[in-house]
Amino acid sequence: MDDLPGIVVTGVSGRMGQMLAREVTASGKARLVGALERPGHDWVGRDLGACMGGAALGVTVEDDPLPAFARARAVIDFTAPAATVAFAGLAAQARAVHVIGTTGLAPADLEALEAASHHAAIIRAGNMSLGVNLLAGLVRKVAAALDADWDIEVVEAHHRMKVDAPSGTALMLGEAAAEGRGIALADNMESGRHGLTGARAPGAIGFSAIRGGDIVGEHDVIFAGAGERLVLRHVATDRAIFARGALRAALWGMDQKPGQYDMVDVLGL
Ligand SMILES: NC(=O)C1=CN([C@@H]2O[C@H](COP(=O)(O)OP(=O)(O)OC[C@H]3O[C@@H](n4cnc5c(N)ncnc54)[C@H](O)[C@@H]3O)[C@@H](O)[C@H]2O)C=CC1
Ligand SMILES: O=C(O)C1=N[C@H](C(=O)O)C[C@H](O)C1
Repeated sequence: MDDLPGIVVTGVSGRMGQMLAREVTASGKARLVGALERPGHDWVGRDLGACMGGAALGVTVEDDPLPAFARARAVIDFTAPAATVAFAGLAAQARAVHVIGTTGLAPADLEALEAASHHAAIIRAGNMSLGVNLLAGLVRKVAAALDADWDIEVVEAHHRMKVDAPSGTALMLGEAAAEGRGIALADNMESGRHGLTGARAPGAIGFSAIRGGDIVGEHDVIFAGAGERLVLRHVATDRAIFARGALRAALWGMDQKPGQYDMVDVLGL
């Protein structure tokens, strides 16, 4: 057991943090050697298993990242942009693989990740599930096969607590569509329509977001043509799919050189 590679989970009290802690602990492929929460959180200083309502795990929740990262081969991080940028610098310092699921990162955040990736492997994806990464490949192919008379719309739905929009997955799918069509997403994105918007810009890729209840994550990519419509859909019903992908990425990353990677690299798609 002691020879299994050590993994630290950040944001461990969160929806994904708890799922990840369970996935790593149950995997038989890695050991949970650290569990982090933000300073002031009431789980800090307590046993993680007890905090999650189960048996003690012998892992105390901490709020100081660097000593935890120093004991780990990989850090799995589904938190928030500011925390993720800080963790990237510290994971690089500890030469630990940094698996990033956090979405809503701004361009300046991405620059900070690029700098950190010169020292350690970073694996980042807006969605770590097998299904969504396969879907992105299909979207790229369909967009390449259809001309710009087919309007592309990405519609996503998530739980009421989600703080960013469009979702990381929606942006991934939009990027795949733009790549397939040979255009830049940044120059063709239409989102947040409201009021007297005017007609849809020709060739635009549209984004709409639904927020409500406990929806885990649903994504439709609609290709709307004259007289017909093609809809490619992914529905997540269990966050375990993201945790499974993240653990796979962490284990894969341990054999990689410093640099930036995504789930297409991990899954060999
Ligand atoms: N890439 C993927 O496959 C997926 C990505 N996500 C993304 O993961 C992120 C987290 O999602 P949820 O777990 O639903 O959110 P959540 O709000 O339930 O959990 C986030 C956790 O991070 C903690 N945190 C924030 N700052 C911290 C810091 N400085 N140090 C330690 N902990 C800190 C919070 O206290 C909280 O417990 C979001 O950006 C979400 O979009 C979620 C699911 C799948
Ligand atoms: O916040 C979530 O919950 C999710 N976030 C990711 C995203 O922004 O796409 C992945 C998944 O859809 C769940």
